[in-house]
Amino acid sequence: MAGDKQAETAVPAEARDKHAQLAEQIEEHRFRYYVNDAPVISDADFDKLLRTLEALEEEHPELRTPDSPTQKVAGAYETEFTAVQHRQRMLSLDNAFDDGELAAWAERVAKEIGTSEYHFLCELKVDGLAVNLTYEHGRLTRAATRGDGRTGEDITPNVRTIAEIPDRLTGDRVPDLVEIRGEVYFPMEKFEELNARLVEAGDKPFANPRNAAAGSLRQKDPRVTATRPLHMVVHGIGALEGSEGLTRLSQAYDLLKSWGLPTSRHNKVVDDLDGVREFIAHYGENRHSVEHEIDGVVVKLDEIRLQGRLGSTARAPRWAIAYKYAPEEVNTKLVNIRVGVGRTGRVTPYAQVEPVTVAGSEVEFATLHNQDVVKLKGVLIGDTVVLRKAGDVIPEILGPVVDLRDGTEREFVMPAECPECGTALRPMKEGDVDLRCPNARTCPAQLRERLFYLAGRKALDIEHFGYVSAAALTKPLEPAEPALVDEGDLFDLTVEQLLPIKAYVLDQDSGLPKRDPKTGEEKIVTIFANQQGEPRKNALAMLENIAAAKERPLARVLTGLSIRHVGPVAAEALAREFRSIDRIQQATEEELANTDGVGATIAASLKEWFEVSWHQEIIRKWKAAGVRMEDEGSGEDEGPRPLEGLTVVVTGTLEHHTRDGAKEALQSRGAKVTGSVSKKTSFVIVGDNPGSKYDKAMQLKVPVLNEEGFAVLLEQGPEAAGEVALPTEE
Ligand SMILES: NC(=O)c1ccc[n+]([C@@H]2O[C@H](COP(=O)([O-])OP(=O)(O)OC[C@H]3O[C@@H](n4cnc5c(N)ncnc54)[C@H](O)[C@@H]3O)[C@@H](O)[C@H]2O)c1
Ligand SMILES: [Zn+2]
Repeated sequence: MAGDKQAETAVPAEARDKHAQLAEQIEEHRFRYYVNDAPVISDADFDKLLRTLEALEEEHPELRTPDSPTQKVAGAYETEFTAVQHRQRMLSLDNAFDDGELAAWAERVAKEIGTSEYHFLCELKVDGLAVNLTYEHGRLTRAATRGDGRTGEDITPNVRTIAEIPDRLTGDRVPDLVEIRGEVYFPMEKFEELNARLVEAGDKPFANPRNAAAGSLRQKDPRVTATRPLHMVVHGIGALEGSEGLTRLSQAYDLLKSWGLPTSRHNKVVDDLDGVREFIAHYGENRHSVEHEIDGVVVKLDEIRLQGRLGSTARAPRWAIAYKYAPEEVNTKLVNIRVGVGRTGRVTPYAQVEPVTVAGSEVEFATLHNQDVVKLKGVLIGDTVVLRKAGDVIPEILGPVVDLRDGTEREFVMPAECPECGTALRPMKEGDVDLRCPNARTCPAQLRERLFYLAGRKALDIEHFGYVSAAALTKPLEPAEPALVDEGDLFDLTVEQLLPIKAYVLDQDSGLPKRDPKTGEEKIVTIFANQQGEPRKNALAMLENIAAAKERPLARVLTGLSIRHVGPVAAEALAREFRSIDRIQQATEEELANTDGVGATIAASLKEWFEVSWHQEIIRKWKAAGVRMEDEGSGEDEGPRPLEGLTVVVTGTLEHHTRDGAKEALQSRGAKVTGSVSKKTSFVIVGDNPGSKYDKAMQLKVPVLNEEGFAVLLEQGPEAAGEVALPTEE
């Protein structure tokens, strides 16, 4: 055989050394992972090491001895737990990292079983740790970790604390003996809380939820395990005695479920590889809609008889494969913790890490929320940390890799002064965790963020006015004085003011200057002028767009003022009711609070805002510059408002209108649109699938209009609509 022939040629010493070195590294990482529950490298990096070893053995098959790390199930270690034998071996799984590897596996399966009568069972690969539960005559008699697949650790008292795991199997066909295999996991959303508790007690935090699951289950004192929110998903059967033959694994799961075991809701039997691909694609997209973390999909041959025909290697079954998704967790170095100042002056720490690629994008910053979070996560500056980027969510730091500390790490200290303007920070209210920079008006960071928001989509929507411009206008390197002291001067900007401005090109994520990729130096440019000192096209376009923004509707202007709690929705409500900034300013707090969609908090915040003199100045300057701060329909020249005085509720899906479109059509004719039906409601417009508002209208005998009735209301007014209202009697 080919292998024998190669065996005669000696393996070069170099390859042998490399193999020994890699094997030792892998064994060390396995020990840290399985015994200490505290790995120091990411799973992806570990998998790479193992793959490298496999590749080396592919090249020199003599190196593939039975004791090679590629040939065994990891986990034969002396620990403080009693060793117990599994009745049937617990195996690992072979991996596929792309579609090609998956297809190669499927091809091998097809070739070896010699029939086309088979199905694939797709399961989620639960990111936790494997356990083996032994039930004798329906009673849980033993629970063990996987160990090396033959011998595991006895964790029976710990497993008994998991509510989901039944002490007794109930129902039909409970066998004399059965080994149930499954995965115990720790929910991501409870993880932060656990680490906070550990750090407060002076204990070591976990690096990620998988380690937390393993560490929680492998406690000497099961009372500690009992305080941890552990869950389990069943994903296999070992030894089985005294039950008639099962033909399909999927059916076996149904049986396990009927006995009270926690099986997965996500399993799916498919006919062919395309079905498998669909399943993989689906959960790749919906990875975070599942109740537990997943790191891939496990594809199994569903026919138990055929599983037997394929058999297993020393390490893994041939009838199953684990398709791994791109890792969402990586290890990197926490270089620094900086603080950023937001639009409202809130000062929040954020992490700067050594840039790493995760989930397809390069990450250099992660949120840390506030100084308490930094403390409770237990991370120190200089730590290796586990960074997670899940889907579109902002990257976060899960926890530190404590075992890699060398003593040079230091604790983060929240600065006492604003990093951008030097003003002493303080909580807004007593007892607030969040600190703020009280220099709202001229703090360059706050002003920059306000301007950026003001020019943004939700507010004045000024094109060519981005983050870099906002920064250049508020914190230039030259000239000494910024072009804008606050946003009051925005509409008076001139091209002469713009030309001399030199500034850093600021990165929006971090608020830090971008660097030249070649020289590594911070980029400084004349933002608005070209090399000849002439205005850049973008600068002129920006000024034009600023001028055009004077005509924006009141709601957008209001949004752009960055009044606390007044976002686009509240601004719409205010504009609808009051129609001019003056009337909003003159309104009493009560009038404001009684406006639909406004309420007491917003009313108080508005009153507070208008009292500040530099805020009043903004309004005065904007008006003087010609910003239209009222909507049509206010004052004398009001258009026709045939639905004035009506209160209307819209519910269900309309065919010819979006919800917003319907609202606008009503409001532009003077009707008030509210969200709940009361006796005062004039009409309820119902589309398809209306829900409880429709029932309420029927109950209160409020006239109900279908889509045709709605058209009548818009075109012919309330009287005509009243005649086509649906009967309210049941
Ligand atoms: N970071 C480190 O230092 C380090 C060290 C050792 C191992 N590891 C990680 O541990 C894992 C290796 O462990 P492994 O050998 O158990 O391989 P594996 O995790 O890739 O696959 C086997 C395991 O998958 C689990 N599993 C989850 N859902 C399943 C399902 N639906 N059906 C069947 N099994 C399911 C079972 O517990 C099974 O034992 C890898 O992710 C590896 O990166 C990391
Ligand atoms: Zn400041």
